[in-house]
Amino acid sequence: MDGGRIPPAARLPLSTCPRFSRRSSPGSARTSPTGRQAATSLAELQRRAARAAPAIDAEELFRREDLSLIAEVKRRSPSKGDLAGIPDPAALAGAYAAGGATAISVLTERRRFGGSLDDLDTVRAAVDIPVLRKDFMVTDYQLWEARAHGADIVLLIVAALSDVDLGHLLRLAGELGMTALVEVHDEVETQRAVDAGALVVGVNARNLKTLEVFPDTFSRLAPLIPPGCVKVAESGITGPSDAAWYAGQGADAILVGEALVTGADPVLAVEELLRQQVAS
Ligand SMILES: O=C(O)c1ccccc1NCC(=O)[C@H](O)[C@H](O)COP(=O)(O)O
Repeated sequence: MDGGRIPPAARLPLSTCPRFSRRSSPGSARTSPTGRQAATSLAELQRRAARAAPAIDAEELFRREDLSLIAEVKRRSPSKGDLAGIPDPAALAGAYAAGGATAISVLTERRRFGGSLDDLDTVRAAVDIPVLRKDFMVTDYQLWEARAHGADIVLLIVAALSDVDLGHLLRLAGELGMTALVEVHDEVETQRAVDAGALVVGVNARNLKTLEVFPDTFSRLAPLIPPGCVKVAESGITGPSDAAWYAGQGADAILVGEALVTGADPVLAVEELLRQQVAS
């Protein structure tokens, strides 16, 4: 395994968007991947990963339910700005789990999303369901880091990776026992995900360049995803009727952030998202 390899810089279209320029911000050096790599060697991460509890098989859980919910811990977003303070991510994750969420997504990117690896640690310790490290994952180091911090699922954004790097990171995620949520936005990316062997494909309705949400993206791309793959609908899901609509379009899971963190009662909100699709 080529543990220290660092693929070329991300090809994410976001890097061309002014909101996603790669300027450093106060404090970012301390928490950037390169800053962290200087503080904690890959070898040390690998030792920590070996000591971590084995990853939970999230893919299998997604296949078990009619509709699974991945509930997100999300403080801030490039499209909406500040969403919620979330002073106690453990309590929020516990509420999601109590409501019936299948997995928790934790944004660990600090500058644009207000997240951190501390949030991942806190959530990991609070729940016994799978935890997704949601970040712009482009290096082996980040995958080892995710596993060392107890993640069961990692996000691989096709738009950010070459075919070679996508295949490589997908294999590495599997070797580490983690499920890769391979995220696509259009037909070409969907084909690339399928060709790479993705088993869990996330269709993100949010255009990465304009940040607009186009809900029909899922119905357009889902037929291109082989029946054996788990299909996840991501972004812009505002309530039970959206959940029911995506379930009807063939989604095996939905990923919801904003609607949950801005609502009054996360347990009830999760229950309602899941109850609605059972009733439909
Ligand atoms: O949320 C954003 O503004 C955003 C912008 C650019 C890239 C990614 C972005 N979000 C990450 C996500 O995929 C969402 O947090 C996730 O799908 C949940 O979306 P939502 O329910 O709309 O909060």
